[in-house]
Amino acid sequence: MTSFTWQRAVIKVGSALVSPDGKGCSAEFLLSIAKFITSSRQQGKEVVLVSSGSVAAGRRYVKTGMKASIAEKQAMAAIGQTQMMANWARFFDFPCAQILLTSDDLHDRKRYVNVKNTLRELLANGALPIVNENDTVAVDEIKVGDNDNLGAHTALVAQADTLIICTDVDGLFDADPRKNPAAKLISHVGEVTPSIKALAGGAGSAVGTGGMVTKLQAAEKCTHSGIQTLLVNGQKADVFDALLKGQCAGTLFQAKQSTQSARHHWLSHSLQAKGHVNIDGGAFQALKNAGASLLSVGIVDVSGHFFGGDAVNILFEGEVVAKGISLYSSAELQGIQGKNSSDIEAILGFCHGEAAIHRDDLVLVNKYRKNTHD
Ligand SMILES: Nc1ncnc2c1ncn2[C@@H]1O[C@H](COP(=O)(O)OP(=O)(O)O)[C@@H](O)[C@H]1O
Ligand SMILES: N[C@@H](CCC(=O)OP(=O)(O)O)C(=O)O
Repeated sequence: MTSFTWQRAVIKVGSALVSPDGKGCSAEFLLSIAKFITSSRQQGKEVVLVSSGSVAAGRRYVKTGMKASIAEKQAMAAIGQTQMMANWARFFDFPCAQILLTSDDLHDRKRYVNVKNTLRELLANGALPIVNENDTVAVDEIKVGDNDNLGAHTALVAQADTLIICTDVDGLFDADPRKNPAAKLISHVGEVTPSIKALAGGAGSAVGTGGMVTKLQAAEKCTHSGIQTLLVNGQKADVFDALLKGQCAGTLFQAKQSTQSARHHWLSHSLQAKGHVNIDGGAFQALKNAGASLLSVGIVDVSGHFFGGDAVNILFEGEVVAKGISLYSSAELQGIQGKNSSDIEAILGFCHGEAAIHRDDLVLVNKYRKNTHD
């Protein structure tokens, strides 16, 4: 087992634990998780829960054909969400607080900061925040899509030091253990590399979403931001006895040291790019070596339809090298690409600023970031 220490954790609990038969809520596996949460809080630690299971918990109350429609699933989620919350609440003598999010809440800086402040307030007041995707209103365009990634976003916004993903297998194996009984558990992952990602298969049960693929995405997001990630079997009570003693019986994904500011975390991980800006070699060097702002003169091509204030990916020779918030819309950037900043006013009739993307609103991808180990 691998040792670890923590102070503030996000615990993500999958549908297979909340509703193992996919027909309603069950307490079978939640009792040990709830005990772990209560004991950890008694040790002075802070916990935010991300719980799946609303669709599975509401399934039996909604009549469907062979395959449920989106509206039927949303109805299941609406019914199941209250059942899932009640299922948790009965284990605790402190208040449970429901937080339902869509990706819009994470992409919009104001809403993101609101979520952050609310979480802080809830923790300060001794409540247990229980987060889920707002499945009842979320359509594909505004969905995070799975609760492993939602868990990672929650860990980032809650400024947690640890994400604990509780699932129905012992951790990450070198192959899907349901398909390959000889698969071996990997107890420690130093970095989520492409060869680690290649081990991931899909969901293991009818109620799960994303399988190991989304768990590794979550681990990658978190570890790059300095948040260690644990993947454990939530069906086994002794796993939680070990966790209380600081021992991980599953897989521990080691955190990288991160020097990113909270704003840069948000820019890198939560904000969705609405377009692409291709830059030339000179601009790339200036961004990479001098941490400079992106000037219009270095832009060679603009694609996508975006407004000023939207995030865009910045590409050099076809590779995404950075992400930033554009001061200008796609149409405006097309007008000023390759031109000097001093010409902006004459071309557009106004000038929002000399830079197309200011250095404060720009973050290089990990590979090019200086003074970080990530
Ligand atoms: N390399 C792997 N190691 C472990 N489990 C894997 C692997 N590849 C795929 N899986 C599957 O991932 C499943 C867990 O994901 P999922 O079904 O989405 O659960 P949850 O509801 O907890 O999110 C496991 O039951 C397992 O079958
Ligand atoms: N938001 C959905 C769960 C989505 C999800 O990712 O499920 P899971 O793979 O079981 O964690 C629900 O509450 O039913």
